[in-house]
Amino acid sequence: MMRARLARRGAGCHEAGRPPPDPQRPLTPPPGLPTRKAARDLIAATLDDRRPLEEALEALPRRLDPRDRAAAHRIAAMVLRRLGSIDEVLSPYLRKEPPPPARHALQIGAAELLLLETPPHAAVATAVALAPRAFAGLVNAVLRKVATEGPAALEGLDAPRLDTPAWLWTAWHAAYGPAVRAIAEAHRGPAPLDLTPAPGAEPPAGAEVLPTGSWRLAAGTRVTDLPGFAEGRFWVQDAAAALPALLLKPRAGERIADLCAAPGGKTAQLAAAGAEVTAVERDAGRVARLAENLARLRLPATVVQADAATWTPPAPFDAILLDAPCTATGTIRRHPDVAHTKRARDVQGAAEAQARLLGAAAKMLAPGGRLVFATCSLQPEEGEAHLARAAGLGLVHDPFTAAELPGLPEAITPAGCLRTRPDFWPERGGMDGFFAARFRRA
Ligand SMILES: C[S@@+](CC[C@H](N)C(=O)[O-])C[C@H]1O[C@@H](n2cnc3c(N)ncnc32)[C@H](O)[C@@H]1O
Repeated sequence: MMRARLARRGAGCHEAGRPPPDPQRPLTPPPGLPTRKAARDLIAATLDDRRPLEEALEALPRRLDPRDRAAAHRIAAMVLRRLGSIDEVLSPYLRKEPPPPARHALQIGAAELLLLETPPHAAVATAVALAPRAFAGLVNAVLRKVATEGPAALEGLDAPRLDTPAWLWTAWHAAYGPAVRAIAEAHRGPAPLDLTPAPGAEPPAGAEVLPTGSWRLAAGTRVTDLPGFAEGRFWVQDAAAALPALLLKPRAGERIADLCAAPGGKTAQLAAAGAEVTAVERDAGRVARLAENLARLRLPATVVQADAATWTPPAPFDAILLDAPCTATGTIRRHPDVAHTKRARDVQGAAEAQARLLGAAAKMLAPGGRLVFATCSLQPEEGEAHLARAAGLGLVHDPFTAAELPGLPEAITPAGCLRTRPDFWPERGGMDGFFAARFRRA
């Protein structure tokens, strides 16, 4: 949020709420306005309504040109990624907090001027046209100032700190010490496209084959354009997200449950290893997506729509993968909205739901069976804290060793858990933050 304060350099700015004498709005809308309107809707959904960006993208009008949709997504993602810095640059020019529609027009304009290399006249004209009429003059005056003074102001900021919500910075500092800064740095750019290959598939041209077996392509690569997509030769999954299924060590013919399964990245890994997989997912829409993905990949699995916390399987499983729902704070580089839609109080609620699911999973396991519990959160309450709880459920911790994870020894903690962070593999483009631990049923 921008802080309301007296303008230090606010010459020429009108007070918010008072109609400006000359709104400077062109009679015909400037080109590119539909893109900015869509970007504003995405930002408003995320910041004002706390809705996930992906959900907001799906809610954009169907008639919107795909190029406008993609450009709106790019603008909104940049605003969300760099929100603290953008608000800090804007704040000296604002005597008081403008209402959300004007604030979002300013944020979009500033992001375009400072971070997206939009020509200044286009950035200012579209932001002015986007703003409510009463704020057009303010937006015009502020963005003209930002165009000239903003680059130097941006340069002097502590961007990693400003662009990380305070509660996350504090929690990550407590958990990871000075590495909090590297984690925040890793969130500043878009993430590469990571793929998990089907057995025997050949990587597409330009892909880097990572030591853990995933393929990595440049950020912005469209997966549907890659040869082999329609034939199901690979699926999209962050390199870190591919590790829990790898560490479960699925074997052909084993009965394995994938609890909380959609969209199915890990179900596919288990099925590709030849296991007899039962994929349990609660959400009907996500069950459909899971089924679609398995159909494209031509991989078999029994899909069950159920609440995994209460579902009773027909027989115990040899192994279980529980990729539990979480605050997803490990995925901020791919989903910058998470930094703004989640709150500190969400962590405890998520940890409690995970504990219920872990208790249910323990009961579904055959004696001696294996269980990998995973979350894509950087919060220890949703990771390491579950170790003590598992002991009370008849689960014996089975530590991972560095030898199980080629090229990534830094991801194995002294206690033998998996803990990946966005700042790992910095020269390769990082990875999502994940936690995983393996257990055996006593
Ligand atoms: C982190 S995502 C799983 C990602 C998935 N394992 C993959 O690799 O593609 C969590 C999923 O759990 C589902 N979910 C949440 N609570 C659940 C529950 N109690 N029972 C079953 N599924 C649940 C959500 O709908 C969501 O699809």
